[in-house]
Amino acid sequence: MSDPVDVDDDLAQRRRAARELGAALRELTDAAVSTEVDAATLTDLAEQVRALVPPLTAASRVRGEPATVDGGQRARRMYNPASGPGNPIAPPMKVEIVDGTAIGRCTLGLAYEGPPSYGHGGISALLLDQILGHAHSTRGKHGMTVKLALRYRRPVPLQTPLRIVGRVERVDGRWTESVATISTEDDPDTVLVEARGVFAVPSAEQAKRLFGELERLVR
Ligand SMILES: CCCCCCCCCCCC(=O)SCCNC(=O)CCNC(=O)[C@H](O)C(C)(C)COP(=O)(O)OP(=O)(O)OC[C@H]1O[C@@H](n2cnc3c(N)ncnc32)[C@H](O)[C@@H]1OP(=O)(O)O
Repeated sequence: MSDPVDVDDDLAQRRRAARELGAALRELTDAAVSTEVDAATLTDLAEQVRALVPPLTAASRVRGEPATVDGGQRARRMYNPASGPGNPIAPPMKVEIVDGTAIGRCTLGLAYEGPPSYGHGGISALLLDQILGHAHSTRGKHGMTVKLALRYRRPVPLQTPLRIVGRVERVDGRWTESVATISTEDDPDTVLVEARGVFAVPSAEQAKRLFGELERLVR
């Protein structure tokens, strides 16, 4: 049996590698949506990229199986689509909790474009949902979004450092109601998008029904 220190080292190494692959794929995605090279080059590259799939799927998981990088003493969500460093579709938003307020930071590249040169509204919703989730979690247990209302006040500029802030306004048993905003780092007082969300911690019975064995990851 391995020594726990070795297990931790293996996990840390695996997380570093997953983070590196996520970053490399993010660079590739950014290049793929910004490129203006000719069609023959695109076709050739598509073939090269497809050749990368088999080595990855040589060992893979399916729905209902936890990612090994998420295990260990301190559970992580390395592949979360908003904040997971290992997930190339995540910007990724870096989140910290300061005095009970969740603060996220990220910069959106051209892959997230909606109106020309601005972020897609669905991506703003993703970031706000995630930050509201972190705000909810400051009260103890993780929750699920039950209601999410958005007001898009101004477009969100791409390639510009963003600040996403969420805090709980009201707690009622396993429910919380929270507010969140997106602004630019340079002008934090000008709200671009604001959100109000209701989150609920599933009851023990609901959690068992929805997540089965994975329930421990959402507790
Ligand atoms: C460090 C890592 C961090 C990690 C942080 C992780 C962050 C993750 C952030 C992403 C979060 C997600 O995307 S979660 C994924 C998206 N969400 C979901 O899939 C959730 C789907 N919904 C559900 O499965 C269910 O609603 C449950 C299990 C959550 C709750 O079910 P329930 O207990 O039966 O409640 P339900 O019938 O749905 O709702 C009853 C009604 O009463 C309202 N309601 C009842 N009590 C209250 C109350 N005290 N305050 C407000 N509202 C209330 C409800 O809004 C709703 O309104 P009304 O219906 O009468 O109007």
